[in-house]
Amino acid sequence: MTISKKEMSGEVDVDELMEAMESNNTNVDKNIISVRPQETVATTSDSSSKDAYSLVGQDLVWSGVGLRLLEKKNGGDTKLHILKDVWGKAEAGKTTAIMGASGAGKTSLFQTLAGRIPSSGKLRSEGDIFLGGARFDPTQRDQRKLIAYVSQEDALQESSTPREAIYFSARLRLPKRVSDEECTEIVNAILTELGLDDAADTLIGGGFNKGISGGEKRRVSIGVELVAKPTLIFLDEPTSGLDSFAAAQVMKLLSRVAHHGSTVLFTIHQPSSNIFGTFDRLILLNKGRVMHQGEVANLARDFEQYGYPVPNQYNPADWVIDIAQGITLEELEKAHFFASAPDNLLLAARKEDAAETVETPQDEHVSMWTEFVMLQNREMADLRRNPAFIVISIVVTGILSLIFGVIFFDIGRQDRSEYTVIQSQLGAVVNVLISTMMGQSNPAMLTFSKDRPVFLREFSTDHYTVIPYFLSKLWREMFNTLIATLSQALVIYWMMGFQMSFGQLFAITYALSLTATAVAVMLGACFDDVQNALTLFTLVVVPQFFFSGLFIAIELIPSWVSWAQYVCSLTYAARLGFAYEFADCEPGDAAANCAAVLAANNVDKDSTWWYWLALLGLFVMFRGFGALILRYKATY
Ligand SMILES: Nc1ncnc2c1ncn2[C@@H]1O[C@H](COP(=O)(O)OP(=O)(O)OP(=O)(O)O)[C@@H](O)[C@H]1O
Repeated sequence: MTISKKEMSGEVDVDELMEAMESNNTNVDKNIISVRPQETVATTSDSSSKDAYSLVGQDLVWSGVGLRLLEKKNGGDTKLHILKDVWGKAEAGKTTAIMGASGAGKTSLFQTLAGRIPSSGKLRSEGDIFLGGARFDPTQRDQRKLIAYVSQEDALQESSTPREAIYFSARLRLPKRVSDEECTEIVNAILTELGLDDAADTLIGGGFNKGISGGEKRRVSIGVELVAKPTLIFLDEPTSGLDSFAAAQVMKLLSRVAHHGSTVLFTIHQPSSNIFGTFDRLILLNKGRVMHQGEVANLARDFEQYGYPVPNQYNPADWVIDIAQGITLEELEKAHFFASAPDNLLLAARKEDAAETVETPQDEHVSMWTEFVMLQNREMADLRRNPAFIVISIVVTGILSLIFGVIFFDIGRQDRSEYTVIQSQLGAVVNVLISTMMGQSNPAMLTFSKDRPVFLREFSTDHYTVIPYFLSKLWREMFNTLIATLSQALVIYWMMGFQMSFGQLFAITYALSLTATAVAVMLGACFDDVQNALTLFTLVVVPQFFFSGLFIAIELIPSWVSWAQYVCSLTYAARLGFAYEFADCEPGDAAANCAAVLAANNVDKDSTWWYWLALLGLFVMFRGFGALILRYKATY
């Protein structure tokens, strides 16, 4: 495709541009979006599921929508109205933009309509929403399935290609009865519709891995939602972070999608005039209220009637925001902005023959096993495509282990009758355990923080359930941890001359690293920002060092804090290490020193199975909490 100077300079005429794109891309079938799940499904489905799918492309109408923030100030309750009596509609077959100055309430309205603000805690939402003539409650998980939600950040699996990402979404979200071949056909059609044929098999990439462009990523994000044939498509700032060319492509795509029958609603901040010209409808918010609403084609006429005609050569999008920001509320009201909702808005929206509340498709979802297999395949592909992670882990662990090996060289084989030797041997065991704990959990937390937004998006849009996700992640973490702990054990075991068996050393460090990783993932699940998780991790892990027996004998720790040893994985790993390492000592002073170490750390040589059980219990508990937290987070 050739790009004119005009386009290069950013003065892109969208229609011209898209015509150029389409004439250059002869493969584009303008009707291809009609080859979508609904139709494919309909060929093999019964009439009841056809009805369910006939929800596609329905008008969304809302009235009296409010959002209040309840705060306690000066001893009393105060209410801040973030949104007040907001009304509007997003029509099927049209794109509707929500605009407003910063703080006008765009995101609040958008998220309220998308059911992403729970009416609990400090925020209270209210209002009536109708979809296709029936009452719609987007906070209900099953009703929210009808909404495709494309967030500002592209939460995509970096090691997948656009084709794989869209297929993943198709296979897991389309009904079970849609065959794999049909899924592939749908994916191919969507890739063409998105103009992604050329980039279909390039890695999405991110971070240090260069992949497809930002505009292509945004189109993939839209594609993974389109594939589920949603009734409503919600996009939060779909053009943010894109250059004018990519932004124009995305907007034109949304217009095409809407004109094929879908209901497209999005927030947007300061669009250029040519992008603004692609919108069908505009909802202009000001201080949480609807200042103006109507067809974009009539905007010049409407603003002239208000007494604020759009000046020539002025970007109408800038003009409406300038008016909203620059004129006082009183004057705007006098000019007849802020009209109330038409009396018959909801009455007109309510259809006689529609069900009382929106009915959602009851199609059978693919099995948990399919979910697991799909997730597993994605993990395997990630492993194949990111060998650097494993290589770096082996090299770093190997070097660190060599340093320990050199410092504690042969320590385990030395005479234990010496107090300094037994103290150093204890230090060697604890040092290896602490390094195992820290070494494995930090990378796991960082990896998880990258995966977390992908999970939240996919789980909240019904790709899979928590259990298959956690099992596939567990498998991957077990593999990464296995490689790292094995390399560590191979280097240090003979260098440091441990007296326990190689298998025992490996098993203890492996179990400890899995438990520490479970804690890291649990904390990672709690926070959006990995920095917070890392800070809390330090707070959770460092105090455990005091229960390792190295810094202070456990029996000397004050009893009112010593209970904490029972929830520390390091305690049990250290006890196992001491039990195996100091079990058989030469009679005499050596045996006495060994017995003293065991006694000071409450180690019972005959109860090692208890310690294993405790480690397993902690692992299961932290994993379980992690899954529950993630599930909760993904609910909104
Ligand atoms: N959870 C909350 N707690 C306190 N104030 C909130 C909350 N959510 C929104 N607000 C306030 O409500 C107002 C509207 O916020 P909102 O994020 O919806 O605006 P916006 O139009 O999307 O702004 P921007 O374009 O800057 O993102 C702002 O003044 C914001 O500070």
